[in-house]
Amino acid sequence: MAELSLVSGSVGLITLQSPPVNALSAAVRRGIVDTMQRAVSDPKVRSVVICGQNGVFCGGADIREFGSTMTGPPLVPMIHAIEAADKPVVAAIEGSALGGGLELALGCHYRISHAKARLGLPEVTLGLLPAAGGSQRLPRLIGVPAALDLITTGRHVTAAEALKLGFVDQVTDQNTVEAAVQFALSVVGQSLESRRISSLPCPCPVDVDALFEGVMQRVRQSARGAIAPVACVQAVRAAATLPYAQGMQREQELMATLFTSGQARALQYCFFSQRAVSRWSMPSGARWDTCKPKPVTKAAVIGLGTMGRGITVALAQAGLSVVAVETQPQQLKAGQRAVSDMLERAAQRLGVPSAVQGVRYSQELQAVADAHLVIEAVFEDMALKEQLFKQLSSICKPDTLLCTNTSALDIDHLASQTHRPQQVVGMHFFAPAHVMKLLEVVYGPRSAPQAVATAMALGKRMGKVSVAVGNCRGFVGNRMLMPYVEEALFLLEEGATPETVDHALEEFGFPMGVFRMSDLSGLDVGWRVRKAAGLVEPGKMSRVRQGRRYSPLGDLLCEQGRFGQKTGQGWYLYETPGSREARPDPWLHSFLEEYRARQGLVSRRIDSQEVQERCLYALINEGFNILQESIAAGPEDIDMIYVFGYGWPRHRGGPMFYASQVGLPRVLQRLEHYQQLHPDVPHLQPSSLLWRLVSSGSPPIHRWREVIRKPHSAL
Ligand SMILES: CCCCCCCCCCCCCC(=O)CC(=O)SCCNC(=O)CCNC(=O)[C@H](O)C(C)(C)COP(=O)(O)OP(=O)(O)OC[C@H]1O[C@@H](n2cnc3c(N)ncnc32)[C@H](O)[C@@H]1OP(=O)(O)O
Ligand SMILES: NC(=O)C1=CN([C@@H]2O[C@H](COP(=O)(O)OP(=O)(O)OC[C@H]3O[C@@H](n4cnc5c(N)ncnc54)[C@H](O)[C@@H]3O)[C@@H](O)[C@H]2O)C=CC1
Repeated sequence: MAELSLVSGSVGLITLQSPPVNALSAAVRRGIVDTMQRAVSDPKVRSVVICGQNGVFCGGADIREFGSTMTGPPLVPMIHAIEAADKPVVAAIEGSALGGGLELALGCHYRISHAKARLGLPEVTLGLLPAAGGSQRLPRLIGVPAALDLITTGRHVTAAEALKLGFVDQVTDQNTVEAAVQFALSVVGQSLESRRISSLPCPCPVDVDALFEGVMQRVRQSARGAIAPVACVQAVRAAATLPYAQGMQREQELMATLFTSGQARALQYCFFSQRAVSRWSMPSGARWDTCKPKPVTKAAVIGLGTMGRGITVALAQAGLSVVAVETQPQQLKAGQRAVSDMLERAAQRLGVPSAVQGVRYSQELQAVADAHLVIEAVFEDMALKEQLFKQLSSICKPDTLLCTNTSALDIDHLASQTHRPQQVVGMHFFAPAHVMKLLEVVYGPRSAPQAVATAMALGKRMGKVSVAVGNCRGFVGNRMLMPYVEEALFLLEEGATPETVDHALEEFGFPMGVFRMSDLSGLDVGWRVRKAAGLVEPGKMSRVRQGRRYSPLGDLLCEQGRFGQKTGQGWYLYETPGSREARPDPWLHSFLEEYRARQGLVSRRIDSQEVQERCLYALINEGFNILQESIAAGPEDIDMIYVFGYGWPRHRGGPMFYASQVGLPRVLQRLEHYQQLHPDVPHLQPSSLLWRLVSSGSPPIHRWREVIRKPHSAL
């Protein structure tokens, strides 16, 4: 909806009204068309201001409408009519002007912005391009290089940057609508010719072909298979090389391809899922809207290693006062230096005061006594953590929340070491903890809903995408990773190389294949976990352990001291320990050949399809088991964990969304196929939930929960 009122005697004020972000729904577009027509034809109105209610100009097209047949007036002619008006039209931008919202503002003759507003064309992040003239108007206004940057990245800019780039005319820290009304009064009668952006020539660099070739190469490289950034470059190229009307036609053609693509659907699913996971629920029925988090201002971190340092930085940057406890004096010193450096650098980058003063350091556990919340990040060793939780239980105040950053250990067992099992939850961060957006909040059977609410709220304060999950070995993310990694090892046994496996996974869109990733994290990490699980038999080559197929390849590498990047050798070779460029290692290839010969394994050619199907479908299958067991409340939770924590390509929506796009019958059929070939691999046995979904007619992903909840006997 949009409302027209007359202010200051002669200004027609059009207010967009569609909470929460005044998205351009069919009703809003109808309202704009109607109010503009009235304003233009009303002789009392001499100029027009467009603003949004509740301090938000406009969050763009209504993304929810993209899934159904679009009705109502289309955006492009609506914006053209505004631009063509013979009375000055001023956009009063508060809060956000994003996507179609900014395109609407670009159709106005002037733009006045509040200093705190954010502006941008984020369509690319939704698998689209600015197809309401944005890709044609912005380059005409601010030049090709700046427009390419904004349109291909989708980044939001501040009003100050928008002013500098030239797409707002004035920035105010006062009442924006009043400033815009005054401005509108002042420009009555002035010529509007030069204010109609579509009529301006596009300022073009001399060697336009070279510019676009360079940009296209860079964009293709960083897009990891996403098609929208490429289409965005093509659309801006049209602005630079074609007359406006032809450029608009090209914009529409490109948009038509993107609009119906699976990638756009995946990215829009991610947009809503990212928001949906904050509305958590537990199998007990406890929910986000019935539990109030406890206030937390003082936090403690125990262990200043890789994870403890990042967690300390994230907490301090969120404004908490933090005490960091580390028993090893050397580690304490190194940790303190690393934390201070990270905080100083971030403060410089963001132009804000440093949070260094907010952190205290100690070697004594007693220092955590007055914290509201403690996060333990010591070695992954159950005996050590048990001991620590016993101590914390007696040192901390009774209502202090005790959290662990364990990657896979039993939260409930740790809780049982304390006098307050209801106050124990997992807060599983991802390395580097101050950078990675994901936080798994793990509740055990005795965790209080309020403890979960508090950890989720703290995650939000730290800027994380927090997902609440149940307690099991590896929780959601690491549990699903196990079959993925195991399949990759089996593929090596059968004839693949780390290079062929990684290539197939990188082709799928992961930033790094599984072997490059393992080299980066350190092969010793998984080795320690397998030792603790009683799976490692030093020097032995047996390929069946604990009653199922096992590959000792990773253990054999570790026995040789090959721990990955840190030792300069792992699945790949590195120039020096610590260097990052992975090179194929002839030693490893001979080692694999020798291994296969000793095991009597016949090497065969393995193609990308098999790599992708076996690694990814095994991982997805575990996801179905997780849903079946209610460890994750819904497929969106799993998908956001994989997108934000494990580099799953966002334009593929996450593993469960990907399965829905491939088609559940197809995933089931391929798992059955591989299971027949490898009957000793339990993780290839299709999950009973996958069976149930397929026999329920493979409903769309937003209806899976209905099948999950249905008792088996009802099918
Ligand atoms: C055969 C085919 C022919 C094809 C031809 C195709 C023709 C189609 C023509 C269409 C041309 C359209 C071109 C165009 O205009 C494209 C766009 O505009 S796409 C949208 C671009 N906008 C964005 O990406 C902005 C998205 N929103 C945000 O970034 C944030 O929400 C915002 C910064 C605005 C506010 O942040 P915050 O205060 O933190 O609130 P939330 O993010 O939590 O949001 C609150 C609530 O609002 C929902 N929401 C936000 N934006 C939108 C939106 N644009 N549409 C719908 N809903 C939106 C959000 O989901 C939250 O609700 P939940 O219920 O929690 O999910
Ligand atoms: N490294 C990673 O990528 C991730 C690790 N994790 C988990 O985080 C935890 C920590 O892992 P990292 O930081 O990698 O280990 P790390 O080895 O880098 O650091 C552990 C630190 O804890 C200190 N420490 C040990 N006992 C202590 C005690 N009683 N009191 C205080 N400090 C003590 C050690 O001196 C060391 O500095 C583990 O549970 C791990 O599984 C979770 C997510 C990712």
